[in-house]
This record gives sequence, C-alpha cells and structure tokens, in this order.
Amino acid sequence: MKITDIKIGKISVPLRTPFKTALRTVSRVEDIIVEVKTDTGHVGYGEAAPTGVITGDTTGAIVGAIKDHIKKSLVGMDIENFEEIMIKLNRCVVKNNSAKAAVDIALYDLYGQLYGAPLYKLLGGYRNEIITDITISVNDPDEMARDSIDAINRGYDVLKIKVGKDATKDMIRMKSIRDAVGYDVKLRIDANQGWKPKEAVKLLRKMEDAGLDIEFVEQPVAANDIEGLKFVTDNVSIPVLADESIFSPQDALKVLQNRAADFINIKLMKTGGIYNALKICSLAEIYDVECMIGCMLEAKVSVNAAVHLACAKSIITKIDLDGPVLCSEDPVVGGAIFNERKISLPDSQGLGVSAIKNIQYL
Ligand SMILES: C[C@H](N)C(=O)N[C@H](CCC(=O)O)C(=O)O
Ligand SMILES: [Mg+2]
Repeated sequence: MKITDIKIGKISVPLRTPFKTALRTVSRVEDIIVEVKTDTGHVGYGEAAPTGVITGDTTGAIVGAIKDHIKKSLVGMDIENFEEIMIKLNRCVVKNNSAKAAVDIALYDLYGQLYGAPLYKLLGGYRNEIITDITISVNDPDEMARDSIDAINRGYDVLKIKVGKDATKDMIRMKSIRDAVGYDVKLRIDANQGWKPKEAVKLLRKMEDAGLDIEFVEQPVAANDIEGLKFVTDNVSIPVLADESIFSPQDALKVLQNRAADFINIKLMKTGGIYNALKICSLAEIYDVECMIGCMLEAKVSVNAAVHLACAKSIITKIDLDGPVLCSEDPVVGGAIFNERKISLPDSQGLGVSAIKNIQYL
C-alpha cells in the first residue's frame, strides 16, 4: 500500500452556540482535511484545527507545511514501513504539530485498513465506549448557569467550565453554576492560562473553602510557566491538569519529573498526532499519572482518532472530546457514534471514516 498523493481541503461547520474561552471566541469549526491516497485505492482521512492562539498553527501554515514539506517526504513510501514513515513525518519540518497530526491520523487510518482491524484494537483495545464531558463557555454567571442546566438536560453529568477571564467574576461564575446544578454533577474548570500563580492559589483556596467541589483545574497559569504550575499544584488541594504546558513527550517528561501537575491533557493537535501521544501515554504509565484526552474545536475526523486512542489506552481516564457535540452538523460519514455524552466505536477497519461531506478542495 504505497502513498501516491496527499489532497488538502477545508470544512466549515457551524457551532450550536459561540465557543468562548479566556483565549478566544469562535462560531464555526474551520478545519483542514487531508486525504492520503494509495496505489491500492485505500484512502486515509485526517483533520487539522488551526488554533493559532494555542498551537501557533494557522490555516495557511498548516497548508504550507503539508504541501511544501510533508507531502514531498511521504509520497512513494509504503504503509508497511510505518515506523520509517512516522520518523520522516516528524523530522521533515520542525513544529507544525497540527499539520503533522492531520497526516499522522490519516496514516494510522491506512495502517488499520492495511491490517484489516479497527485502530483502537491494534493500539490496545481496552474498551469500545467512553463518556465525554461537555464544555460551558465563559460568559456572565447567569448565562453559564443556564447553559449548565441545558447541558444536564442533554444528559451530561460532567461539565468543563471555562474560566480565567477575571478571577473575582470566576468565583461568582462557579458559585452560580454549583447553586444551579447541585452536587450530583461533576464540575471541572479550565482557566486556559488566565491567572497568575498567586492569584490562582488564592482563588482556588476560596473555591475549596466555599465547598464548590471542583474535580480539577486545567491550565491555571501561562503555558511556559512550569514553576508557576508547580506552585499552584503544591499549594491547593484541587488537582491540577496540565494542558497548554504539554505538547511533546519531552514537555510531558519535564512536568512529570518536576511533579508540576497531577494529570496531563493529551491533544492530538499538540502532540502532532497519535505516534507522539502514545509516547506520552507510556511516560504517564511509568509515573503513574492519569491522562485526559482532549480536543481543540475539531469536527469528527480528528476527534474520532482521539476516541480510538482513548479506547485503546487505560491510562486515559478523563475524556473531553466534545468537539462534535458542540457542532450543529456532522460532515463525517462513519467513525465513532456520538450519542451526546456516550461515544462508541463500531468495528470498522482503520478509523472507519468512509466519506467527508462538503470538502472545499484547495
Ligand atoms: C473543545 C474542548 N472541550 C476544549 O475546551 N478545548 C480547549 C481549547 C479549545 C480551542 O480553543 O479550540 C482546551 O481544553 O483548552
Ligand atoms: Mg484546556
């Protein structure tokens, strides 16, 4: 099964409501799609999310990296030589992790097709169903409380609340959400780097004292402030999850060695795909640190790949794969079945995607 071409396109999928974090506001998923073609007629599908404020990867940069570097390096290679392909993909250009993720996902899709098995089974096959949380955008406290009730009415029992825009208001936000939803619902919070270390400790202690029962806090401080992250981890009881601080396996090792966080959030757009995500899983296993699998604002092609990884690995115990359920349409035929919080995998080969609707080829 030799790679003959890599085609690039775009999809534009509307969100049910605008997605708002401390870093950005978005109303559509505008992602890059790749189709890796082979001489046997098999096609591998992948997706990249241009999340410039987090990864530095813009639409133009993703397209350029694939056209100018990745495609030239991979065309002609045989999927049977998978390790060699992965080494080439990771070395042909530095950084550009979202572009690499899109192609890595498509290549793993082909790998599964080559051996006639669903990818999650080839990677470990731990389970075939997972439960995701859903994200509540950062807004005024009353609106967030209403959105939380709506999410519960859709069947969600774990809410990931976006905070980090203003510490004083964040306390009011969390109080009004906890008052509205009661104590049967798990609340995790994501500050998306919005606080300073001392401010984070002060606020999180207040949340502890107020009995808000926060499951964990995600990325309280700036991505590159590992000392600040450790300061928060060491000084509050609420567990801390590192997101933007960890892209590569090397980043993960640094956080693990310094005990700078309690958990790791793995996202394929940060790691450059499944190949490096598996290395982070192995490191986390060695340090006995559980992982969350997350996503950017992504449609079902790349989130489907993350579902396969999550179903393969037992070290992934927390799931934030709500990209597709935040969208009002699903452009993907096949792949994981999203029934609100319940995500299940059919036994189709590879990643199981048979087509993607409304691709605008570039
Ligand atoms: C969509 C997912 N639940 C999420 O919240 N991801 C964010 C980043 C999303 C983005 O800005 O595209 C995160 O975990 O920080
Ligand atoms: Mg996050």
